[in-house]
Amino acid sequence: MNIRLSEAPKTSASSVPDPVLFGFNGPSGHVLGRGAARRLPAGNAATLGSRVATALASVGAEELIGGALPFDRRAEDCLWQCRRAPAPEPTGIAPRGLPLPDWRLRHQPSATDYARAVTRALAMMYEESGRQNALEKIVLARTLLVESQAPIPVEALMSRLHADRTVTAFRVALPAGPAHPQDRVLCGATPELLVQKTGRLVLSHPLAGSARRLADPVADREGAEALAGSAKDHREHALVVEAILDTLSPYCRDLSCPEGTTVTSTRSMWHLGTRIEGRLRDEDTPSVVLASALHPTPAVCGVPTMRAAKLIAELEPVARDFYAGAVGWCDGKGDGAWYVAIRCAEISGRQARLYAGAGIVPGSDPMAEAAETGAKFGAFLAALGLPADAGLEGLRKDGED
Ligand SMILES: C=C(O[C@@H]1C=C(C(=O)O)C=C[C@H]1O)C(=O)O
Repeated sequence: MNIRLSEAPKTSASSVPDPVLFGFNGPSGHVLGRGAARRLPAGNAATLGSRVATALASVGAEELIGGALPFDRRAEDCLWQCRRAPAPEPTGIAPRGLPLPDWRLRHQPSATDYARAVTRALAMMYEESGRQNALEKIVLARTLLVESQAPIPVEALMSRLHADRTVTAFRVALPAGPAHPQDRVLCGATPELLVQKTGRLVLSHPLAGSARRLADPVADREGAEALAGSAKDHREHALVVEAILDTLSPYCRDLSCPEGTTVTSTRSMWHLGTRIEGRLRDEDTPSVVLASALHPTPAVCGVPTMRAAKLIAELEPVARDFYAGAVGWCDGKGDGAWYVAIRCAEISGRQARLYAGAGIVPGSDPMAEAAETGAKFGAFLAALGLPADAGLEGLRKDGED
């Protein structure tokens, strides 16, 4: 079946299911957008508020708006208005197509070139230190291109990504366009909640500061303890929390971090995280508008934001596209959840481009940051049925498994 998403999908024949426009499956439940789809007029962050307001006026009780905001605020987003479908009943039959039968991997850039870019960013930070508008943090990413002989089965991938119940498995259909001749799916398992709005309540749970989980329980626990005590990681994290508090405070009548900063985990990574809770002044502010106001946080971009974004475009050889943007959904009242689009890949036919980034602050070690990005590929690689440590090529220390 080859449905071109660039056109609004027609009402399908009874035996052919409507294509999924977006899906989210994680700790806060299962949300599926499928059927009777219209794409919101494409535009960038500057026009998002007015496009969403127009669309929300026509969103019915059984409908949602959902999709993806790109990393670059000047680039076009991809938002769908469509039916909210019930979560499919488990069939007991495992979706097929994984592990991938034949595959090869290409690092773009290589870990060594990535580490060189980190070194350049660090040199800039040290040189500018103390000056106005000095670069304090930058998040640099690299990619891993997986090419298979067979099409990558998104349904099966989603169920394998959802095996880790700490993360939100997500998929968003991206239509073909001039730069992308084929339809694509952005698919991943994010641990990071950008913003959730329910009535007047807002919640954000930024993560920054990471360590790879290890098979040996003692070493694993030591890794978490080292992260909890790492001044560099706490500095890196605090910049994100400050930015989120600054952005949300004008929208909120109260805002706090009741639990402070704690160590959280997925199956493959430890992170520093801070739960931020608040109450909105105006409960009609749609969650997608809050997500757009927050994006990009220093968890994926840097401080100062504009400088970091410009430098990312110069130092990263592959465009981020929707990686490190935001993915999510909202209902007719604007309630919904938006996540940071990380631990993900853009999938097109037989190819998946995985992305992973790491926050760089003074004190960062370039090869350690390359290894951190390698570890962050792990969950997605494992879901594809590939070796989870394939992203660590050339980076393992002697004695590590
Ligand atoms: C940028 C990514 O992750 C972000 C960066 C982190 C870090 O630098 O420690 C941690 C969590 C995420 O906010 C990614 O996974 O690609």
